[in-house]
Amino acid sequence: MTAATANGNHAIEDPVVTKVQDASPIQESTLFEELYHMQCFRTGEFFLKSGQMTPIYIDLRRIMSSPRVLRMAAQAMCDKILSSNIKFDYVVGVPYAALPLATLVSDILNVPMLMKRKEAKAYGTKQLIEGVYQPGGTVLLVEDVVTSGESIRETAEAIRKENLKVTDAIAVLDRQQGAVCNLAEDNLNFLRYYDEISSFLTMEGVLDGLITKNEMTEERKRQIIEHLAKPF
Ligand SMILES: O=P(O)(O)OC[C@H]1O[C@H](OP(=O)(O)OP(=O)(O)O)[C@H](O)[C@@H]1O
Repeated sequence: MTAATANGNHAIEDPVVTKVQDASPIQESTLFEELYHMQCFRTGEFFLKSGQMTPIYIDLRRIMSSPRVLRMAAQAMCDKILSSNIKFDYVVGVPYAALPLATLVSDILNVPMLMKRKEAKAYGTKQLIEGVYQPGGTVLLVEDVVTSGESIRETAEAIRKENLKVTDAIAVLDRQQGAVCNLAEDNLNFLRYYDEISSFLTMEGVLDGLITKNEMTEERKRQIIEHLAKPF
């Protein structure tokens, strides 16, 4: 049950269920259910950073309003990071939406966090990268939703200018619109939470999940996939 709030959104009941970090690895279906409950999947007409119209918008910014779901998503990323055996000295969230996730990943893994600003300030230290770091260190980039991978690339570029290395990036959800190839061109290894193409945490998986909720038809899914395959 939901209640209307002043900004037109709905307050979401958020029952405390389990402590996630003590549990076995988080299942993609569990995370899908939580994101669905948080109303992260919106159908309609929305525009992406690239300017492309999308008939489905995935808004993971909403999960910061539930510490439990935010932690679950961060823990899912940490499961993937640990199983991938990648090495890094710092965690950086791609601004802004991924900053809460990156903060929790840093906390769970006990790895220092840095912050990349979208724009340098005109006062204070005027730094684009905030935090304490040693040149030569390696950064893991944390993203919420990846579309083209451009935001990850921009963040990696700014970090590399500070003589830090960036070889890996991870996202909760891949919209499957070319990021894997685009990032490989920039020597970035892109990890999704799950690699299987049928995973819930890909665009195709989300659409399949919405079909099981009777909020999508197979025909509409086909149309959306076709639309999203068009060049930006
Ligand atoms: O892979 P891309 O094509 O770059 O698209 C993905 C990016 O778009 C969204 O951020 P947005 O630009 O909306 O900014 P925000 O995080 O500040 O909300 C999202 O949080 C990613 O960072």
